[in-house]
Amino acid sequence: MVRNIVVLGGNSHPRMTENVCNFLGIPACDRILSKFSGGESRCEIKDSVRGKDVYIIQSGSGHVNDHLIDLCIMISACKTGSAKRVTAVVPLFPYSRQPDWPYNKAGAPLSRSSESAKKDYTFESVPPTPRPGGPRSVGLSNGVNGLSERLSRSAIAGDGAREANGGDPLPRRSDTVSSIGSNGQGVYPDVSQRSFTTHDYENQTNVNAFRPKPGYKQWVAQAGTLVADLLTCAGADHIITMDLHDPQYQGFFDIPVDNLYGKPLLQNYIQTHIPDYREAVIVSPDAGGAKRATAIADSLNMDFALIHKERRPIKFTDHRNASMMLVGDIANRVCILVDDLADTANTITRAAKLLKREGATRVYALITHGVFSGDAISRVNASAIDRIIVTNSVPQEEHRRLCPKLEVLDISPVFAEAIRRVHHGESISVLFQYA
Ligand SMILES: O=P(O)(O)OC[C@H]1O[C@@H](O)[C@H](O)[C@@H]1O
Repeated sequence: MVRNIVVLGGNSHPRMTENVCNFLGIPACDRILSKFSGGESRCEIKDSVRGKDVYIIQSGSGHVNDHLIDLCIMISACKTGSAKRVTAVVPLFPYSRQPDWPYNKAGAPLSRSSESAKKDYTFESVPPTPRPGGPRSVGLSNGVNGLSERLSRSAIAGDGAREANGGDPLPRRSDTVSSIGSNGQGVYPDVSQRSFTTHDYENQTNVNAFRPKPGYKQWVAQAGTLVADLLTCAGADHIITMDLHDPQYQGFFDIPVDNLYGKPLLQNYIQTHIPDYREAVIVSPDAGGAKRATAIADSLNMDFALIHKERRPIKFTDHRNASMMLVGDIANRVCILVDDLADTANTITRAAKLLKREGATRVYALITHGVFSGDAISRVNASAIDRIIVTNSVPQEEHRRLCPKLEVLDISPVFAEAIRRVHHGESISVLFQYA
C-alpha cells in the first residue's frame, strides 16, 4: 500500500484502473464522470486530492475525443482541487501518430468500417509485389480472383479510365469485394460519409479529395502539438505512456514524459511461447518500424527481415498503387511480425499474406497497441496470421471474444510499478527490462 497517491480512472479503460489499483493496494478515487444532456462532460472528484500525488489513467481508444477532453477536465479538476502533482497515465497516446503530410505517391488500399465490408478480403496490394518471372497471387480461397484481375487492369488503365466492356468507372479499392457496388461503382462515392484512415493518405487515387490543387501544397493539421499543449495547459505535470509511434513526440512536451517499452513483454512472449524461436525470423511490416523490430531481433539473436512499402512507380502505368516487397529470406521459417500498432490491421494482414506467399510456415503478429478499428478484427480472422498478440493498452475484452487468434498481454503491472517508482522518485529504467 502506497500513501498519498490517488489513482483516478477515466472511462476509456476501467479494467486497467482496477488492475493498477489492485497492484498498488489502494482503491480508485471516487468520482463522477458522465455527460450533461447537452453532450458536455461532467466531472466531479468526490475524494479529496489536496496535497496528493494524482495519477489519472485514460487511454486513447474508443471515443478518443471524448476521452481526451475528459482527461483534460480531470487534470484541471485535480489541479484546482489543490493536488500536489498530476500525472496523466496514457497507455496509448492519442494523436501522436498522424502523418504530417499526405503522401503524394500512390499506396495501400482504403480501409473502412462498413458492416458490409466484413468478408472477402484479398490482402493484396495492387499490383502485387513484383518478382522477376514470379506468378501473380491467386488470392484467398474465398475467391476474388476476378476482382484481382479487374483491379490490376484498373491500375494499368490509369486515372479516370473506364473499362472497355461496360464503361463503368473502375473500382478503386483493392481489398474487399464489397467495395464494388452492384453497379460496378465504389460504395463510397462521397468521401465525407466514411471513416478516414492513414491509408487514405497513401492512396490518393481512391478519392479526388486528396488531389492537391495546382499551386497549393496541401496543409495537414498537426494535432499532436495541440494535444501536448492541451494536457500541459490543463495542468499535467508529468506523462506516462508506452511505445509512442514516434518517440520524438516526447519533445512536443515541456513536462517530463516517460515512454515505457512494450518490448520486454513481447520479447518474453517469443521466448516462452514460440517453439524453437531462434530459428524464426523477426519481420518489420514497414521501414518505419524497423528499429523497433531489430531491437528485439538483436536482443534475442534472431534473424530479421523487412517489408518495404514501395510507393514509387514500379512500371510506367502503375503510378498509383503501393506494393509490399520483402527484403530477407523467410522461406520455410516461422515469421514474427513486430509493430507498434494495428489500427485497421491493413498493414499486418497484407504483410502476413506476403510472408505466407514467400514460404513462411507460420505467422505471428506481436503488436503493442491493438486498436482494431472498423472491420479490423474480421480482417485479422480472415487473414494468413496464425496468432496475434497485443497488450491491453486499450481494452481487449470485446476483441478477444471476436477473434480466436488473439492473445492479450497484461501491461497493468508495468504501469502500476511505473506509478510507484515515479511517486517515490525512483528510476524507472529497470522497467525497460521488465518481462
Ligand atoms: O495498417 P493499420 O493497422 O491501419 O496501421 C498500423 C500501421 O500504421 C503505422 O503507423 C503503424 O506503425 C503500423 O505499421
